[in-house]
Parts: sequence; structure tokens; C-alpha cells
Amino acid sequence: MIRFEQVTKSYPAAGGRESTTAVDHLSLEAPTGQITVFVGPSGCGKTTSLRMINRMIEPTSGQILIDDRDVTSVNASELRRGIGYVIQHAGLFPHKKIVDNVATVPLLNGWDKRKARDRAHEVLELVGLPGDFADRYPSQLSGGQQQRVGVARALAADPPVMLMDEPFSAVDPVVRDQLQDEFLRLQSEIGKTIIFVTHDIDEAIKLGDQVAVLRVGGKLAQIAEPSYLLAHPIDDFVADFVGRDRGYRALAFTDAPDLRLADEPTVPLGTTPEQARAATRDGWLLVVDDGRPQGWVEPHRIEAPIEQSMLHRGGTVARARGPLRASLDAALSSPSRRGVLVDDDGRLVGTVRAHEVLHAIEEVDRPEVHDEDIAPTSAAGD
Ligand SMILES: Nc1ncnc2c1ncn2[C@@H]1O[C@H](COP(=O)(O)OP(=O)(O)OP(=O)(O)O)[C@@H](O)[C@H]1O
Repeated sequence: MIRFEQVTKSYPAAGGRESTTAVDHLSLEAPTGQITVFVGPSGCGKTTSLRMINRMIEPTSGQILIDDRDVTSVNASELRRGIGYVIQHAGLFPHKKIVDNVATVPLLNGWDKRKARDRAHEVLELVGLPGDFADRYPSQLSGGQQQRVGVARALAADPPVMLMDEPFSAVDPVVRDQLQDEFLRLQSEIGKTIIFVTHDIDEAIKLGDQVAVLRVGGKLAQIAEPSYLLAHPIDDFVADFVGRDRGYRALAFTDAPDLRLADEPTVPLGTTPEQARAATRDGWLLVVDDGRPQGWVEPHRIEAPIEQSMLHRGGTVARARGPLRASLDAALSSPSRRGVLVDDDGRLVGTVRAHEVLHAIEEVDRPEVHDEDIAPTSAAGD
């Protein structure tokens, strides 16, 4: 566990600049094996808080403890070798091959070269960068791949703690989404104690086991599990920060009840236009391969047997037992307006329309978001 106890960081006035309190009496706990996200507007002290953990910045007062040991009692470079650190632009050495970038910390820890390189290959595999990436240079990789290397490098020495400062912010939204999904999968295997900094509330809600919202001036506004934060923001600042659509976001944590699914007519790839036109009910037809949805076609627009390149892939596919928000997204984003729901093996279970999901939402006993829940006065962490 990482514990902040009344941690303050002030910068004195200098060069015409007024004194600043970057972090103000911050107290919180980041539980072992979980992801704690620091989120808040620019300048609220997220990065300063993070960097005080590995002593890149020293607090003005207060203490930070990792597993009950004050970080200032440990030699700073030794401390840092036991803490993985990932930053926005990966921070790779441009003149070193990927494998050597990743082997850096094991080598600093005194491993022999062979063992460090073997370990580097192992973690590169873990983050989804197989064999031949190892011998490339950072500039030969895309932004998303470089971020994966950054994560691999932080994991190489198998540190129990990882600090991640906006690691996915510099890549485009689609890649970012993939990196987030992979990161969650990885964390379910490795169970590190992670502090993750972001300014993006969606990222915080998606990744955090708990989310700490900071306000400018470095004060903790609220710390809670994402679903609680969405349902019970403690004041107007947090409510505004988590957004007016927080009720919709909260659906991400509400499991779908038994939605009544419609049977959807389907055809396999290779179906002729005539067969497809006979099978469709309303102009759209779902194409499957071994029971797995591939995409939609409009049978009256095709002139040859159905192949992959003809498919409209618009529309997310949701798990039938997944959260309600995913079912609603599937319905709203589907070209046929019918959301495609699948089982855990990705096989079609049925389809659902948005109004049916909305009906289910009304029936579900979920934490309500009322304005009365928003306390007008001070914050949890004060
Ligand atoms: N070396 C410094 N000297 C003076 N003030 C500083 C210094 N470093 C940070 N600050 C100030 O401390 C406050 C917190 O900065 P910090 O970088 O921790 O915020 P942040 O929440 O990470 O912001 P961002 O998302 O923009 O990076 C800001 O007002 C910043 O200007």
C-alpha cells in the first residue's frame, strides 16, 4: 500500500513568480494490487504528487509510505529502481534498440546482460510486441507501440509499484482505447500497485479501482470507487468534473438484467444476393461466421456473394451479460438500430433495440444520481 500522510509541496516565490502550493495536505491510501487514478484539471498537482512517491520531488512536509516504509528512509536511486515509471512520450533512449531500452533497469539492478535481455523479450511479449520489435529503434515504432515499450520497460524489473503519468494521452483515441484495454488485461495478470495520472475523466473511470479527484491548489476533493463517484459527487466541483452525463457513465457499472433479446436472422459469408434479399426483414441483414457476428449488409445493394469487404462494421458488439451502457452503445451505434449481443465466446445471442435497453434501465435498481446528493460544503479529504 502507498500512503500519503498530510503531504504538502510548496514552491517559494522566485523570479517574479508568486509562491505556489502545488499539493496541499494530501492524505490518501492506494491499496496494494489496485489502480488508483489521480484526476483533475491542469495544475491541480497530479504530477507533483506522483513524483513525490519516487522522490523526483521532495515534499515540503508530510510523509509518503510504501508498505509502511517512509520513502525518504530509502536511498533515492535504489527506491526508483523498485518503482516502475511510465510517462507520456515513453521517454525511450532514441539511440538504443528496443530490447536494450527495456533491459535498462534490470542491468542497473546488476543482472547479467543475457538474463536482462531474456527478461526484456519476455516483457515485450507480455505487452504485445513480439520478437522482431526487439531489434528496432524507437523511431521505427508508432506512438502506440512506443508507449507499450514504455510499459514493458517499467515492468522489466518486476517492481511491485508502478507510477504512470498520462501514459496514453499522446496517442489517438482509437489506439488509446486499445492500450487501455490491454493495460487492464495485463494488470489482471500482474496485480501491481499502480498510481495513474490523467486529466481525462473517462480514462479515470475506466481504469481506476478508485479515483482521487484533485482540485487546483492541490487539495483532494474526493476519493472513491468510480461508480460511487458518479452517483455521489461530493460537491459542485466534482459533479462538474465528472460531467453532466455522469448518469450515463454510471451505466458502465450496471450489469444488464435479462434483456429480452430478439432472434436475428443471419446469413454466412458467401450468401448470394438473392438468398440475402429473401432473408432480410427490413433492409439490413447480419452476417456471421461460425456464429460470430461479422457485420451488416444491405441485401438490395449487393450484386455478388457476400464477402468481408462489403460489410458495414459500424456498431459495437456487446456482451449479453455485460453492463447496460455497452448494450445501449451497441443499439445506438448499429446501422440497423439493433444492437448485437454476444456470449463470452463472441457468438451471437440476439439483438436489442435502444428503447428496450432504456426500459431495462428504468427497471434496474441502480444508485440514483440526485442533486440532493451533492453536498454544498467541504470535501472528503479536507
Ligand atoms: N518547479 C516549480 N516551481 C514552481 N511552481 C511549480 C513547479 N512545478 C510545478 N509548479 C506548480 O505547481 C502546480 C501543480 O503542478 P503539477 O504539474 O503537479 O500539476 P498537474 O495537475 O500535473 O498539471 P498538468 O496536468 O498541467 O501537468 C502548478 O500550479 C504548477 O505551476
